[in-house]
Amino acid sequence: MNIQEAIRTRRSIGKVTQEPIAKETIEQIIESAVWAPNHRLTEPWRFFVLGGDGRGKLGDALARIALAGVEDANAPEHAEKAEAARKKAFRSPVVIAVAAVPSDRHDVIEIEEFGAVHAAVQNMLLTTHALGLGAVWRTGEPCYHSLMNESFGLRPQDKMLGFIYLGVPDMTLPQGKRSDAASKTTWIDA
Ligand SMILES: Cc1cc2nc3c(=O)[nH]c(=O)nc-3n(C[C@H](O)[C@H](O)[C@H](O)COP(=O)(O)O)c2cc1C
Repeated sequence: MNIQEAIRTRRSIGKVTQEPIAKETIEQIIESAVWAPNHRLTEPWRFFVLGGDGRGKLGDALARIALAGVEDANAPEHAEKAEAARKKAFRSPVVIAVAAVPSDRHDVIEIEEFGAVHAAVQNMLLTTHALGLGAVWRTGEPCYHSLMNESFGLRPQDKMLGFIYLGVPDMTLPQGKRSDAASKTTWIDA
């Protein structure tokens, strides 16, 4: 698959089977991430590969966050809410959590650190697709919650930037939908 085809045909695949994914395949996907452009070469990406029971680490974090701020976390109705949140982490056989740990070097601009990691995620999605697998980049409010940082040993200034749920697709490829690039483009020639 050439690069143009990969870019055009990649879609978010939210439903995958529980068929295990080979370690080498996951390593190949992460290897593609670290070749993203990165100003000052700070390498601000960190990857947490969650498989099997390891997905419980994310599940527990989602459950804790679902109950954050709740008065009586042990009430039965909250137990259901927590379990529903926990189960989300098990929607694919492997989840790669991708975090940005911005450099505190004085010559580094913080937003560029997040930009580099976002670019790394796109590399991962394209590689996953080119390998014939499916993935979706999931975030939501819990992703950016301080308890998520705490669960993964991240500093307050770090950010979890997404969870890549990947596996063998268990759905037909959705139709891609985008406006014409020309409608978003201004040509300035003089
Ligand atoms: C930063 C970011 C966060 C996203 N978070 C979610 C998410 O939480 N849940 C989800 O189903 N999709 C999420 N997506 C995927 C988008 O919904 C998806 O890319 C969009 O619907 C376009 O579909 P496509 O990827 O198939 O082209 C996210 C995408 C980005 C870039």
